[in-house]
Amino acid sequence: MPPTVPSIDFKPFICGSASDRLRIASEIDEALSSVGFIQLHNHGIEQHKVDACFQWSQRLFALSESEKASIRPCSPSYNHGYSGVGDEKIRDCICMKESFDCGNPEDHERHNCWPTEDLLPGFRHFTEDFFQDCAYLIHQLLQCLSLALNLSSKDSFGQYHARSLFDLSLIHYPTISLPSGGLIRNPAHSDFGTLTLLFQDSVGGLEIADTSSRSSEGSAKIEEGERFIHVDPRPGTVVVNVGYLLMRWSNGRWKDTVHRVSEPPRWKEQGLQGPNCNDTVDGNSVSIEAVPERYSVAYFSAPDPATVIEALRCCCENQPPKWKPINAGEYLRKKKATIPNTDK
Ligand SMILES: O=C(O)CCC(=O)C(=O)O
Ligand SMILES: [Fe+2]
Repeated sequence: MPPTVPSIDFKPFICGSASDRLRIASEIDEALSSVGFIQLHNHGIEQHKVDACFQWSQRLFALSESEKASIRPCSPSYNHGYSGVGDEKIRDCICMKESFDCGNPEDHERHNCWPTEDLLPGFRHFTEDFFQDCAYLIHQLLQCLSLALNLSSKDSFGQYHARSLFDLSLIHYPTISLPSGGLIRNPAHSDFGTLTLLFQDSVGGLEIADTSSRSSEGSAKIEEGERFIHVDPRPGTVVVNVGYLLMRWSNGRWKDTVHRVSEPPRWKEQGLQGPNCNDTVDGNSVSIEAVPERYSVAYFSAPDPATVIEALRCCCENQPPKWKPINAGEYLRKKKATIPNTDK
């Protein structure tokens, strides 16, 4: 049976008893160990703020090309600021998206590139605030994972994320009126860091690899002929998934499941069953409904740069460490330096 993404109510963890917290920690542990993805509801970030974030994103991407060019990264070594469609590649496949990325406003080492206040008054203030709301949720989830593994407060995951050097990414996939069937908006990859939060609009298209169809153990490798399962957008939820470093930290217990963004199911079905837009029927060319634009908001968390990621002892009881220790900062620097052409 292909897995479905478990839906988990986070409220009992936020404001429940000690036993409620333990129950949610064990549900999340189980879900990340099997699927690597969850859909979290009652996550604590107010819906009006999530809605506002999508509205700001629409306004940002509606700016003119020259206005958007004014917020391109201040220096090639920064990934913060605006990137256009095709700027980013994953294993030589272009990402059909434009995005705006920013880091922790309290980090004075990595600068953000903001549109001027004249261009988008209030955008910076809102986005900085939303960044902190997401950081708070990440820290709660890290507490939850620490509880699941019964880590002491000294060793808890939160200790290794004290600087919250996270990245917020507003993403826009423009509408496409090309033939349907096989459209990939964001090629298959797994994320780099600890946990990713993902808010998606109602269009759909996010898919995760069906790990039940895998021939090999370990989820990060992209296999040929991989089957993918659609993650239906559910209002009021945030998708949470495991990144590569957390997978290594947990000695493979939590899966950094491969995922991608394809065309939404309805368009995919048209492509499979219906005519191609180059086709003609009775001499007339066939028009296929354009794939609608899609917005998503991703939030990538990662450990502080000095952290050494070494399999936790409690995750090595049944099997020895599968990977050598690595330094989180060095790993992330290398990975980010390979963007725009990355093999995430
Ligand atoms: O846009 C999405 O739904 C997914 C984005 C994603 O997976 C990523 O940027 O790493
Ligand atoms: Fe991703």
